[in-house]
Amino acid sequence: MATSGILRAIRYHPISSRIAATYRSLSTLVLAEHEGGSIKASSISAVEAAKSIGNENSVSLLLAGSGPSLKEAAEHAASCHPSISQVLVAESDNFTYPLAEPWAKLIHVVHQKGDYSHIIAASGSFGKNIVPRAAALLDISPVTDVTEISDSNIFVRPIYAGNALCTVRYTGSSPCMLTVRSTSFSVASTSADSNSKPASIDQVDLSNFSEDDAVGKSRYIKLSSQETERPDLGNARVVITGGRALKSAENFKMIEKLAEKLGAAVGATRAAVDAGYVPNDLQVGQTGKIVAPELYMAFGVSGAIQHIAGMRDAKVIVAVNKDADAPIFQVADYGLVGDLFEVIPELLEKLPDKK
Ligand SMILES: Cc1cc2nc3c(=O)[nH]c(=O)nc-3n(C[C@H](O)[C@H](O)[C@H](O)COP(=O)(O)OP(=O)(O)OC[C@H]3O[C@@H](n4cnc5c(N)ncnc54)[C@H](O)[C@@H]3O)c2cc1C
Repeated sequence: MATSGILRAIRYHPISSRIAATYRSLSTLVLAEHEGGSIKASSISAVEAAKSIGNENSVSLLLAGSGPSLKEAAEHAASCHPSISQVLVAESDNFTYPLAEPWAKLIHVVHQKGDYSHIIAASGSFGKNIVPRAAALLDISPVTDVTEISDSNIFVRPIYAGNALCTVRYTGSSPCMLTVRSTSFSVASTSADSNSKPASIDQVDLSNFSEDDAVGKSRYIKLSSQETERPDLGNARVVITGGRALKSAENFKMIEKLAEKLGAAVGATRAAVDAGYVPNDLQVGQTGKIVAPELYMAFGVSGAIQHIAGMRDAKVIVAVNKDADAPIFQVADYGLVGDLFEVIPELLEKLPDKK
């Protein structure tokens, strides 16, 4: 039963006596997030996941927002992935910020018209915020954190902090709602075929959408984000992570300098975040970001199960820890038993500056 050291379990979801959903035809609505006039890479991965549901699947992308950047994002959406046949645009001040209440209602309205077999979002903070509320409105149970799609209603998802993979069959009624891990559905850079015709762009009819629908218990206050030229943690090719052993925010700057040299994103353990060395959007792990870079370098990270859950899919893992028995060495491809306060300065000295 073991697969690459990971237990694979079979479980039926949600209740085996219910009749398995049978789809007349496959049609998927992908909930897309956009920023600065572009569709986010994680949402394009959700389209890639939609593609693997079936060959005859027709894929629509739902965008919401207001202002000129929405129009730009719609144009980007129409040509960002050849599997998209239609872009649905909901333009209203109610969607200026991606709050769960108006979005959930929007999904309900759009599904009533489109009668989709599947609704998919990437498993980031956007999808995790909106999908449960939309699923409740549609009276269905979503399947979350999907890493593999075997069939239109059979999915693989990690459980026990990634220590077991569970194959679930969705037996609820339509639509089948999923959040998918974008690192498991990476899009080849050539995927947006320049010869393919752009998808049609249609406005969503919001005449049934009342002001009351937009008002919920949450209010948008502000967005706090760091201006950085470093790559996005979720999609970076190289990630340099520091743990509690860095001891202070000042010392953590060594990790940032190393990341700069390597053109890498910076990650952190929860212990480093809780100690205030870095903001929590850098946390990697079960309750942080899931990453799958080509190279993951961990400095002073013990390798707790909750941290491993967020980086175990990295192609090459390098660990530096002064404790030879640290669990991180069990998943590392290359390990160095040493003091990070000696190793990092040496690396900074010997590595060439990024061109
Ligand atoms: C529900 C739950 C969810 C969680 N989610 C997450 C999550 O998403 N992400 C996450 O990271 N954690 C998460 N945690 C916390 C997790 O259990 C660990 O506590 C955390 O990952 C430990 O962080 P750390 O490795 O930085 O610190 P420590 O466990 O304190 O390890 C520090 C390591 O640094 C080494 N070290 C010390 N000094 C040096 C030095 N000078 N040079 C080299 N090595 C040195 C030590 O040998 C040690 O191995 C979660 C915990 C719970 C209960």
